[in-house]
Amino acid sequence: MSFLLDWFYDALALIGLWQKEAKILFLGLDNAGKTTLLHMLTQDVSANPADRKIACLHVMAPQPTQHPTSEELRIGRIKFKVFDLGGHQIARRVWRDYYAKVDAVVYMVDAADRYRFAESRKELDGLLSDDALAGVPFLVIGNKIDILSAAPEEELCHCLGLTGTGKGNVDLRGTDMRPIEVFMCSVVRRMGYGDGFRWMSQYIK
Ligand SMILES: Nc1nc2c(ncn2[C@@H]2O[C@H](COP(=O)(O)OP(=O)(O)OP(=O)(O)O)[C@@H](O)[C@H]2O)c(=O)[nH]1
Ligand SMILES: [Mg+2]
Repeated sequence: MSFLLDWFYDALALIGLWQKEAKILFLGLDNAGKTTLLHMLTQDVSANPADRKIACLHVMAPQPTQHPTSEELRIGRIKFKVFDLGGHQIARRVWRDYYAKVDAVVYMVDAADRYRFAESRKELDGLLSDDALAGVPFLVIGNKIDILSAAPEEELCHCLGLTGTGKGNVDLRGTDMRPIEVFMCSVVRRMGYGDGFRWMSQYIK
C-alpha cells in the first residue's frame, strides 16, 4: 500500500504539484529525544521499505548531539530538511544561527522529567518571543509517554504555559495566532508523532 502512495506522490512531484519544501528545526532540552525521533522518521519514510533496518525497531540510545546534523525526508507531499540541534546548554547557543527561513519548529520535551519542565518552558518562551521566529508554527512534542510516570497532556500544557490552538480544528486564517499545539508521543514505541506532523504540515506554506 505504501509503495502506491510513494508512487502517487512521486507522480505529483514530477508534474510539480503538491510538492513543498520545508526547513524544520528540532529543538528542546538535551535528552528530550530529538535525535531518536529523527532516526525514527528517517526509517518511517525510507523510500524503499526493504531499507528499513530491523535494528531501529529496538530502543535506540544515541549519543548526545554535539554538532548540528541535518537530514532530508519526505512526509506526504512535503520534503523536509530537518536540523537536529543539540539541547545541552552550550549547544543551545547555536540555535539562533538556524532561525532564518524556518517553516516550523518541533520542540521536544521529556514528559517524564518533571524536574526540567521549568527549564524547558524558559527555553520555549525564549523561542516564542524571538522576533526571528515570529509566526512560525510550533509542534510541541511531549515525549516518553511509555514511561508510566510521564506527565499527561494537561499537566504538560499547564507547566509549559500552553493552551493550544485547537488541534487543527480551528481555522487560524485571518487571525494573528501562531499555530502551536502539544502532541504526546512515545518515539521509541512509534506512537503519537505522526498526528503531530500531520497537524504541522497543514501550516507549512
Ligand atoms: N522511554 C523512552 N526513552 C526515549 C524515547 N525517546 C528517546 N528516548 C531516550 O532518551 C534518551 C535521549 O534521546 P536523544 O534522542 O539522544 O535526545 P536528544 O534530544 O537528541 O538529546 P541531545 O542530543 O543531548 O540534545 C536516549 O536514551 C533515548 O533512547 C521514548 O519515546 N521513550
Ligand atoms: Mg540529539
